[in-house]
This record gives sequence, structure tokens and C-alpha cells, in this order.
Amino acid sequence: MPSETTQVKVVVKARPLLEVEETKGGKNVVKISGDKISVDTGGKEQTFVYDGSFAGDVKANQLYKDRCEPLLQKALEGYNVSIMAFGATGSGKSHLMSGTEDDPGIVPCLNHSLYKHVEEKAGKKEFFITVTFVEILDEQMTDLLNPHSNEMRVRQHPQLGIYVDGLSELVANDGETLAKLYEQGSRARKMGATDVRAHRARSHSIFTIHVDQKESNSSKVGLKSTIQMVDLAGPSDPHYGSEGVDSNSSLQAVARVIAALGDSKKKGGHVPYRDSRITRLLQEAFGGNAFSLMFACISPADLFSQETMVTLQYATLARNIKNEARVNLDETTHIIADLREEIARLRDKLTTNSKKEDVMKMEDLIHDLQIAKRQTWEEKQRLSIQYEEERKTNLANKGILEWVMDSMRKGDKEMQEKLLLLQKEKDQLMLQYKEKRKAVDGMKEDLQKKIAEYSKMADSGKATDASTKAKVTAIHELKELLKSESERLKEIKQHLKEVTEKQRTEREDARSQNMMLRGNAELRQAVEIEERKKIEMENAIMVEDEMERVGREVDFLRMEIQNKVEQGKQYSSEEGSKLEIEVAELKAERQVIALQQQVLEQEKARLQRTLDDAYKHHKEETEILQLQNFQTFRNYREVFEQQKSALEQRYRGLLEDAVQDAVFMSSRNAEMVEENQSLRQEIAELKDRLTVLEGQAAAN
Ligand SMILES: Nc1ncnc2c1ncn2[C@@H]1O[C@H](COP(=O)(O)OP(=O)(O)OP(=O)(O)O)[C@@H](O)[C@H]1O
Repeated sequence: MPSETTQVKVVVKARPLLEVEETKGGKNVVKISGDKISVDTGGKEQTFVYDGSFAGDVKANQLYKDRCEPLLQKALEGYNVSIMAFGATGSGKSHLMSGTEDDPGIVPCLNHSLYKHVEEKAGKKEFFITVTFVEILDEQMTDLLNPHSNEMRVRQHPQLGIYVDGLSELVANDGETLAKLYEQGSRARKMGATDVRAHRARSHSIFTIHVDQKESNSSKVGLKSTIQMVDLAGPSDPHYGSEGVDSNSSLQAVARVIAALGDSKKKGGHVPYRDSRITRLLQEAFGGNAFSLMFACISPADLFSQETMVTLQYATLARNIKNEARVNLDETTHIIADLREEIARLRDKLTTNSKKEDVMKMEDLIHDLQIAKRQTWEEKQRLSIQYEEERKTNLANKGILEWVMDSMRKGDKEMQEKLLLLQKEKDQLMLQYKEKRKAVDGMKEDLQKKIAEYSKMADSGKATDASTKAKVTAIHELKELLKSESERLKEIKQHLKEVTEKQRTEREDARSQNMMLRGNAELRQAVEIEERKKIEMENAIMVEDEMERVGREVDFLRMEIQNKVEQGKQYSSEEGSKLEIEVAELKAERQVIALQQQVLEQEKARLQRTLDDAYKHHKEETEILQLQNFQTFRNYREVFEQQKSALEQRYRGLLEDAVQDAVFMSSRNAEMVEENQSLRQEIAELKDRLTVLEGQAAAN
């Protein structure tokens, strides 16, 4: 089996300085140049070198292409792969792994490439892809795809390596399913958290993609590999609360493993994988059978420099870790045969000499056999359907079903689409409006220029009849054009107003039917804030435009009057007052617009307050509901546990009776065997006697 010695690769990713950090006066203390990264810790600069260092502006897509795509290739060759995001809370791990719609993270990018490969190989190779998603928080494991309360154990299997026994493995036949499962699991992780602060600081998660493959129409042994996508909580932020760097025990366990493998002074000694569940599950990633890449995520802000330094120190050690990755063959059938053989051997041994260790070993072997038997594609498929059914109940029991599953129903989606189309139309109209506005403004300026030229020419006294006529005609034509274009501008504006109004009523309709993004208050608030910002921006542009337009009109009018006066025009008092009224009207219009703007601002502030209140209220209500759900669930569980223990007790009694019966039967059996034997003996003796008697009779 091919194998490769490889080193854990470490890439540092600094997120951008956030707006909120900047407004609080946070400073960027991180400098990146090439693979080097320097951190200014209060005037003292420390420099580190990694396999790559990236600043905040790098897209996850690019990081994926450069650093992760080669690892996916390795996974497709049958090697295990581990991609880890390690860092303090708020350092950008989720952003890197999950990304956003505009900047998809490592997981969506890998998902896309994986299924592209599967499609390309269609007909030549067959793939069977499944996923698991586990969270580890304070040594407690949660099955994020199917949050049941059955016991889960970390075990080691001859074929599976280290795995979580009891974790639901769901089939992902296409990229869409995989993306949905990842997203839903991530939501379950976030929504299921009871202590948000502890959760953010100490929760680790592992999303594993199991890739099984074989050549089509071939009896050749297939390949089996895993791709671990890990969110590894690093040093926590003391600003968030009491969870200081030292109290994160699983982080200490990770640190000890990294140190035991990566620190030259400690190398070669015992590696304490068993100190924590997370280190046990990362045993292959750190020093085992896998190609590993660690993204050390850091914040560039001075406020976080302590966490940054600790993260970088771990990252330095991790870079020294050596792994031995090998191609994993899918030897399910061989393993099942081997296990059966071993079980048979042990059974023989047990019949002659039953030692306690052998009995325990037998139990383990039988369990391994059961697990191995579950590795066939058909069995995995069957179990996956079972888990799919269970998960809805389990999510509902946790009170997070709606939060996790697609909360938007068909009707909601249609409504969303309608709103989206209206928004598109509005965007387009806005663009047209802006272009037309620019054109009209340009024409106005042109006209002013032409009028100025004309008056200059008239002043100079050099004007001929022909030139005067040409200028007057040009001015007239431009005025006509300006008129028609201004009309068009008015029409667009009117249309824009109509669409905005329609959008508003549609939105209100949706809201009154409580259709939009039902169930997910956080998401709804985010969307609403986004929408509000957009509307505000559009309103601001319109108001500014109007102000400018009125201003320009006043200037234009003033200039025309001036020109005419310069040309010796005498305004009659009637004309004068008409003009004055016109100017006054325009000024008043300007004032009205300014007032409108003020009112809008006040309305905005009021709405903001109402919205915040509504959000708070909704959040509280949801939390109460969630707690109630948990309570109901807990009550059910208690009843269930009671019934279970009563059943167990009854079962134990029955078992004891059965054992006693068996003992009695077996002793009775022995007695009967004995009786039987003595009877046989008696019969034999009788027969002998009969023979003797018969002999005697014959002799007589
Ligand atoms: N590359 C980036 N560009 C823009 N914003 C980013 C980037 N990386 C992270 N952020 C922002 O930084 C904040 C923290 O990021 P994120 O939530 O990903 O951190 P985290 O390490 O997953 O935190 P936690 O462990 O607490 O969940 C978020 O507001 C996120 O939007």
C-alpha cells in the first residue's frame, strides 16, 4: 500500500480589522509579507514563518484553490485529509470555513470540486459519499445532523480507524445535499447552544466527508478516505468573560498533543491523545494517517494580540508534526472474514478456558464485526434513511427543528422571488434614472454655456445676423431637447415611485401573513437591516438629487435673467413679480424637501426603535418557547428513563429466573443422564441374565 511521510502544513489567515474595532480605536498590529507574519506586541515586534500567511482581503475561494484543492486530489487517491481552522473566538474560523454568499468558504468550495470530479468520472468510477457532523463541547459530544441523546463513544476500528460510535452517517448523493447537511448541522450547532459564551469559546466541531469509491464493473478492491473539516476553538478571549486561556481544558489537551509531537524537546515521548475527545478524534490529523492543513486564524486588532500570539505559538509547533499518510483500501469483505475467523478461534479457546480478558475481547470483536458489516454501501444507505427519519423528531425535541431545517416554505419562496424581481426592476430603473439625470444635467450646463456665449457675442457687437440666428436656433433646439428629456426623467421617476410603493405593499403583505423567513428571527433581522439600509441609501440619493435639481434650476433661472438684463431687457413689473414668485416657489420647494428629509430621519429613528423592541420581544419569546420545549423534552426523557429502568428491572428478574431455571434444568438433566445410564446398565445386566437363563434353558 503506498504511503507518504508528510508534515502538517500551517497557513495563517488574518481577518480584516472590523468596523466596530476601528470605531473603538482598535489598531492593526499584524503585518504580512510573503510567508512571514509579524505582530507588534506593545512596541516589540515578533516574526513567525509559516507555509503561507494571508491578510484579510484574500478570498476563501483563492485559499481553497491554492491550498485545499491539492488535498482533495489526495483524498480522491485514497488518502485521509484533515483541514482545520484553529483560532480564538471571533478570529474568523466560521467565515473561512463556511464563508458568505459572495465569498463561499472552504467547505462549499471543496464540495463543489468534489462532486465535479464525481460527475467527470461517471461511468468509469462509482462513488458513495456520506457525511457526519459532531460537536465536542466540554467533553460532551453532540450529533449535529441528528441530535439524539444516545451514548456516543470514541472507538478505534481496524478498518475505520478512530471514529465516533453512535454518530449518524448520512448519504450525500450530490453537492446540494452535502451543502444542506453542512448548513443544517452548523445551524443546529449555533441554535442548540444553551450557553452562547461558553459555546463560542470552547466548542469544536468536525464535519467529516467519507468518500468510498470503486471502479465500475471491476472486482478490484475500492478506496476509502475521509476528509475532516475541523473548527478547532483556540485560545479564548478574556474580554468575553471568565474563560481565560488557561481554563480551556480541551485546548490544553490539544496543546499537549501538539507539543508532544511538534516540540523537539518533547518529541518521541508519550502523546496524550486520550486526554480529550477532540485530541482523540484528531489523532490521525496530528501525527497519524492523514494529510493535514491547519489554518491558524487570527484577528489583526491590538485588543486580541494575546490570543494572536498564543495561536501563532501553537501554529509554529504544529508545523513540526510529521504524519505518515497511506492509501486506504476498502477491505470490508476481507475484514469481515478476518474478524469472523478471529471470533471462531476465540470461541474455541473460551470453551476450554474462559478468562475475563478473553470474554471482553470477544465482546469487542463482535462489536467490530457489527460495525464492519455496516460498512457496505447498501447497509449505509439503509441506516441513512433511518437517521433521516429520526433526525426530525430529535431536532423537534430540542426545539430547533424550524431553525435548522429549511424554514422557508414554498409560498414564502414565491413571495421572496416576487420581492426579488421587484427589487431588480427597481435597481434597473434607478440606473436609468441616474443616467438620464446626468444627461439632463449635461444638457443644462451646455445650454448655460451657449446662452453665455450668445450674450458675450451680443456684447462684443460683432454679431452678424447669421451668427445670431445660428446661436438662437441652437439654443432653441437644445431647449426643446432638454424639455423632452426632462419629461422622460419625470416618467422614470414616477415609475420608480410606483415600483417602490408596490414593493412596500408586497412586503407588508408578506409580513402580515408572517411568511418571510419564518422562525429565524436573527436571519430576519439581518435581512431587514440590509433592506432598510438599501432603501435609506436610495432615498438619500433621490433627496440629494432633488436638492441639486432645484438648486440648479434656481441658478439657471438667475443666469437667464442676468443674461437678459445684460442684453438690455427691461422687465415689466408683472414679469418681475412672476419671476420672483418662480424663484420663491423653487426656494420653498427646496425647504420642503429639506423638511421632508428631516421628517424621514425622525421616522427612521422611530422605526429603528420599534424594530429593535420587536426583535428583542420576539427573541425573548422564542427563548421562552425553546426553554419550554426543552422542559417538555426533559420531562419525556425522565418518564422514559423511569420506564426504561422498570423494564430493565423486570428483565433482570426474568433473566435471573431463567438462569435459575437453566441451572435447575441442567442439574436435572445431569441426573437424568445418570438415571439413564444406570437404567441402561440395568437393562444390559438384565439382558446378560436373560442370555444366561436362555443358555441354561437350552442346556436343560
Ligand atoms: N475575511 C473576512 N472578511 C470580512 N469579515 C470577516 C472575515 N473573517 C471574519 N470576518 C468577520 O469577523 C467576525 C468573526 O468571524 P467568525 O464568526 O468567522 O469568527 P469565529 O472564529 O468563527 O468565531 P466563533 O468561534 O466565536 O464563532 C464576523 O463578524 C465575521 O463576519
